[in-house]
Amino acid sequence: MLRLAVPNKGSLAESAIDMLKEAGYRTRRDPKELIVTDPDNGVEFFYLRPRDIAVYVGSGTVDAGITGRDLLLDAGSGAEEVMALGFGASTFRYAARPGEVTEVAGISSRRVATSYPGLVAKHLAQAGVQADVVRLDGAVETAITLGVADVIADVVETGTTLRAQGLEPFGEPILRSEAVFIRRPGTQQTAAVETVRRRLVGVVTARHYVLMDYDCPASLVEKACSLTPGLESPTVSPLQNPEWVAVRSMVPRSQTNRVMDALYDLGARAILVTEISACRL
Ligand SMILES: Nc1ncnc2c1ncn2[C@@H]1O[C@H](COP(=O)(O)OP(=O)(O)OP(=O)(O)O)[C@@H](O)[C@H]1O
Ligand SMILES: O=P(O)(O)OC[C@H]1O[C@H](OP(=O)(O)OP(=O)(O)O)[C@H](O)[C@@H]1O
Ligand SMILES: [Mg+2]
Repeated sequence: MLRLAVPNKGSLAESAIDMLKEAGYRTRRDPKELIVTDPDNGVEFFYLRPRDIAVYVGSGTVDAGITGRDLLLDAGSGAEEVMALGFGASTFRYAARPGEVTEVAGISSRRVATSYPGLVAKHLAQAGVQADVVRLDGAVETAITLGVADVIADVVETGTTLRAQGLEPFGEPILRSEAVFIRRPGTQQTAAVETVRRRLVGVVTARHYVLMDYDCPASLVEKACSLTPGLESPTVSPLQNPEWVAVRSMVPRSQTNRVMDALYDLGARAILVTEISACRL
């Protein structure tokens, strides 16, 4: 049976569980449930902390899992990213009191507090900066107020926590992170992991695209299709009236209204948009 790790708590847990449910897997009914067996799909789910998931997948204790890209890189466990999942987006950044440190080179000989010491040490080494990395479990922003660090490196989503502590980010983000599906290279379960990946691609695609149908004068079909090129190629079907055709195509959800306006202006009519509830590409 495939062993798959799922975040049990924190920012990624709810969305990860929703995504697995949408992909047709059994999920926990109670937050206290730590192991869920799904015999129909041949998967055993282990609900673990996302930080530990990167380590467990790297060591082969579990075959694959969902965690954050930042946690994966921090663990440096040898697990590899298979695909991004489109939720849990954040940046990972340095911050300090305004004007105190304004560029990465300025961190030299200072103290940097973080819960991601592996990631920060690697970044500082690449930048050729020598600094003391102070490892903390959380509430990293307070380390400067408490006088145990001059700089912090932490997850920034809205920036509210930094602002509340009177801190400002500086330098380019160290990393843009989001939830990722990871696996151990060389796992015995390659085919089973691939099935999970395809299902997750199906969910991400169904969320990202809508299905658009419209009727259009046959003479305009080339122009219309260039507005709705779809993933491979739009389906063009004849209508009873030989001067018109029906077109069906996948359109990025974010562009739905812009594309409908452009199609209407071109002369297309009966433009219908439908949700995709599942797909396999
Ligand atoms: N606002 C956020 N705060 C923290 N982590 C976030 C946020 N948004 C996304 N993430 C991602 O969630 C992962 C961290 O999850 P984790 O469960 O370890 O910590 P957490 O969400 O801070 O929860 P807790 O503080 O309860 O431990 C990282 O990959 C991080 O990039
Ligand atoms: O940019 P923001 O939207 O403010 O989000 C980022 C903050 O949220 C997380 O902290 P969390 O609340 O998880 O506390 P922790 O530091 O104790 O983990 C993270 O460590 C940052 O502090
Ligand atoms: Mg946290």
